[in-house]
Amino acid sequence: MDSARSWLQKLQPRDKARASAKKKKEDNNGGNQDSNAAVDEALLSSVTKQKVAAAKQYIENHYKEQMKNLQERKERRTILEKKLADADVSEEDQNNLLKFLEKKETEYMRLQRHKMGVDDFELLTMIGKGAFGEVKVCREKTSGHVYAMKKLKKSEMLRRGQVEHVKAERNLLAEVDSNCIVKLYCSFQDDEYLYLIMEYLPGGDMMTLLMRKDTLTEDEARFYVGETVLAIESIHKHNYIHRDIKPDNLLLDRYGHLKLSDFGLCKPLDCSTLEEKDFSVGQNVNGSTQNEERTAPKRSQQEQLQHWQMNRRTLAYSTVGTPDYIAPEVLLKKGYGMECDWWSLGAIMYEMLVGFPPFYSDDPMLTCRKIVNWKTYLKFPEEARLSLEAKDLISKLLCNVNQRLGTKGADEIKAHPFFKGVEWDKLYQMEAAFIPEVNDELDTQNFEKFDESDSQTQSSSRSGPWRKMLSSKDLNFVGYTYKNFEIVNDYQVPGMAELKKKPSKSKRPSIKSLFETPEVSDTSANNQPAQGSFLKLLPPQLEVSHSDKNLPPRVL
Ligand SMILES: Nc1ncnc2c1ncn2[C@@H]1O[C@H](COP(=O)(O)OP(=O)(O)OP(=O)(O)O)[C@@H](O)[C@H]1O
Repeated sequence: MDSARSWLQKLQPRDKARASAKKKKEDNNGGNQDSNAAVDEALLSSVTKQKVAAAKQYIENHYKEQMKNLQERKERRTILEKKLADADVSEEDQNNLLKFLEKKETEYMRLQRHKMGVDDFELLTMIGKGAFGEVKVCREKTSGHVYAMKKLKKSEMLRRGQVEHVKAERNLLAEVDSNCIVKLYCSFQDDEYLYLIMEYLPGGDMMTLLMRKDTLTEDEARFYVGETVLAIESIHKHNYIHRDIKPDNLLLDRYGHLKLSDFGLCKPLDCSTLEEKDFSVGQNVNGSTQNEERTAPKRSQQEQLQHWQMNRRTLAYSTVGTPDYIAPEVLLKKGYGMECDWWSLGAIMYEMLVGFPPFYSDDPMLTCRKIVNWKTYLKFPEEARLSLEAKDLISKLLCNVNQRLGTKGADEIKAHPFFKGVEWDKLYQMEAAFIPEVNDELDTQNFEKFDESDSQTQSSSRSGPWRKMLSSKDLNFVGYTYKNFEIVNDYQVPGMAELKKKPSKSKRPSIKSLFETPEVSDTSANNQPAQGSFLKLLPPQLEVSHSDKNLPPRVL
């Protein structure tokens, strides 16, 4: 059953190595030690073990973070000292500036300790709904910045055994810094929910785009499939497998460029009864698929497309989800690797050019059957006039793992004739195939309208055995909380890169010019330098909001 879920798996080579070392040690010891270990083992209840593991993780994270902060703080001071040396500043002013930096450092540390919570945000329009939660546009109250907030029910995570996967999602988003992946600003939790605060991508998702356009031209598809290749490549480089890449998870930014999202959650689909041999090529099919094949009227491409579109959203928001893009080896629990994401790419490309996914059926279980028996069911409708290159690429993605393009890396796919002429390193700088209409930062016109009264009710998570296991200090979710200071600052202080450049000797700024900025009030009455272009000397993390000089740096 697990294998049919849209889980993201982090490969853990180090853990594997540790496990095998442990096993070796155990093998060598034997005898008494074994029985002692067994007694020890029995004495430690699983709850205790869980607590120990959680505490260990907490302490490790804490000290790692402390060391990193200390190092960064030192670096900031060195940078400022260098800048001051270049800026022709008197010794007294230098001392004042350094004192000011220390004060900002203290504020920064206080802010790092600040626990983010849902109350820090004003919740606005709902833009997405999934099996485990919902996504809303929100505004951070202190800074006014707009983000997307994904809210996931802890009880649901526990009930469906998704704790590890939701952590994997958090880890991936925090770890992979790529313009093909949706950016995570912070994550936090309360008694009932986990929250991810992400960049808001106002261009909508690929599912909505495909529903609006029916099909794409090959040029349009080339652009989106190309960007998806880069996105998949970037997660694979970090040893992550997505397993559930589908149009709903391909989001479009303001300029129409694509970013991958939704790592780690899955919708359970019981495929334990699936067997490849049921429907092998040339044999008569049995069971319900045979019935479907016999009874279902043969649909034209247009009819199939209408049918698909009618069911699409219902499937997306259902607790079962759509299995249309999941690779056969994942469904069959055969063990799988990164290639499964390239299969999903093939299914998405097929849908872009044909209008519906290759193994579509009204019943998700039948779709699974068709997927595992893809040799029988993969067909291109005659009406869909695909180029030979497009058909060839799709066929080389929707095939056995051994033959699948991408098995030896993304370069195999990039080199396929369908992508002839694509300048891969310029793709994200090109004009997108469609530029979404976005009128302001809160515009949600590219998303489906949701009935806000559908918003998550709290009843189910408040009752039942899972409820007892929940608290904001829940061991299951230790380590979930996260703040991405660097991203936040990049986002909030556009142009910092230029400001960080060392001024040339001939154009040394005077101390006066460092403090000049009309919109900021002079605080020199408090014996502190006025906040003006002086702030440009401060490292970005310590930038202060211009709107309120008493505010600590604007971070999430
Ligand atoms: N950062 C974002 N910016 C804009 N829209 C988003 C963002 N994240 C999610 N969405 C919207 O919300 C929808 C659901 O998001 P997502 O797939 O992450 O939720 P989920 O609960 O994990 O869903 P699933 O049931 O597919 O696992 C997306 O298809 C997209 O339309």
